[in-house]
Amino acid sequence: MIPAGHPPVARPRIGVLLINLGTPDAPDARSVKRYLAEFLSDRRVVEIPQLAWQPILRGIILNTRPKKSAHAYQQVWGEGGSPLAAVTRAQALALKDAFGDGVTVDWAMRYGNPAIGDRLRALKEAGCERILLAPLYPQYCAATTATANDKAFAALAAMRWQPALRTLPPYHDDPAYIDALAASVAAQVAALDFEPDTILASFHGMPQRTLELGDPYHCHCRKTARLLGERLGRPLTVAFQSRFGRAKWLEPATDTTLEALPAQGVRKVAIVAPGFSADCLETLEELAIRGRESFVAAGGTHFAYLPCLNDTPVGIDMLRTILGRELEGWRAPL
Ligand SMILES: C=CC1=C(C)c2cc3[nH]c(cc4nc(cc5[nH]c(cc1n2)c(C)c5CCC(=O)O)C(CCC(=O)O)=C4C)c(C)c3C=C
Ligand SMILES: [Fe+2]
Ligand SMILES: [Fe+2]
Repeated sequence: MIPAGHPPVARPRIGVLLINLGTPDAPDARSVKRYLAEFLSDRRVVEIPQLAWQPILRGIILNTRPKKSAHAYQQVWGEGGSPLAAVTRAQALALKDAFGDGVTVDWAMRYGNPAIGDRLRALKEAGCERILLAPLYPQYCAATTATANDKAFAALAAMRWQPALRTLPPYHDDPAYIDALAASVAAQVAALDFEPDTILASFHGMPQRTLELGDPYHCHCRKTARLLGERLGRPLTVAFQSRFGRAKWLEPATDTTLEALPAQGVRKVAIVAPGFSADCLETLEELAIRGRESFVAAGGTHFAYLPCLNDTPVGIDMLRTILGRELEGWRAPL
């Protein structure tokens, strides 16, 4: 007999796939070489013709950089492996609890493991008919956000029966993100045994040409820094790190800024990296280790690196709000 009123409707299972950049499987030159070969062959990342680029990549870069980068990775590698992977895994676990039944949360890396295609297929096999792709980059950049989505779309291109997809938009000016950053920075600065003369917000850099070609990344970073400064009640010093290759990158550069600050009377600095949702090589080695060394060598007296939101309660609460919003309509009663 058919019951009166609306029959119960089975809710489709929802999948959430957290995506970050990628990292080597181990901190040795061989693993780093494999990872860099995949990463630096991505046309979204290095935007020069492959015919000109591949000989430079294969002939020079992949023969010199892996050893140097492996040494850097060794300094930050932990019990859970690469910090980027360990933190992303922890974020997925925490969000699983936050979303509760009906939502499966998994994680993947754009380069290396776990691969986006593998995890998407696993979500589908687990019964997820609707999947939110969440590249965890607050500021949109084709070299990060777009290439993560491209990789997922390529995996779907090989499926006869595709799940429905949504993608997480950039959240560089989302009040939930700015509030979470401000709460984290304020608490960490209050816990320092010195009062910083400035707070330096360091974002990952990219070629200046990419900005000129219309990528919104630079504007997104500037807006995040302005809103965060307003929320903290003090303007931030902004700089861009991790320059790669000989082309002009976004300026000012974090390393030269750190070297110049003491001569300008700024001897106590706290650094935050608002563009990174997880601590990684670029924050833990480049900022917290090498940044400190160059600042102190230039005459700085006090230096603090303030960790990212990672899987802290305030960070997870922010992700639950921002990702949860994208699930609306999928999770609402039918
Ligand atoms: C070659 C050009 C690069 C562009 C453009 C770029 C953009 C970009 N990257 C991130 C976030 C991360 N990058 C990380 C590492 C890393 N990035 C580049 C190069 C470019 N990045 C290289 C060569 C490396 C590898 C490390 C090294 O050999 O120095 C990481 C950390 C990875 C880890 O394992 O911890 C992150 C995260 C953003 C947000 C971005 C946008 C402009
Ligand atoms: Fe990078
Ligand atoms: Fe770097």
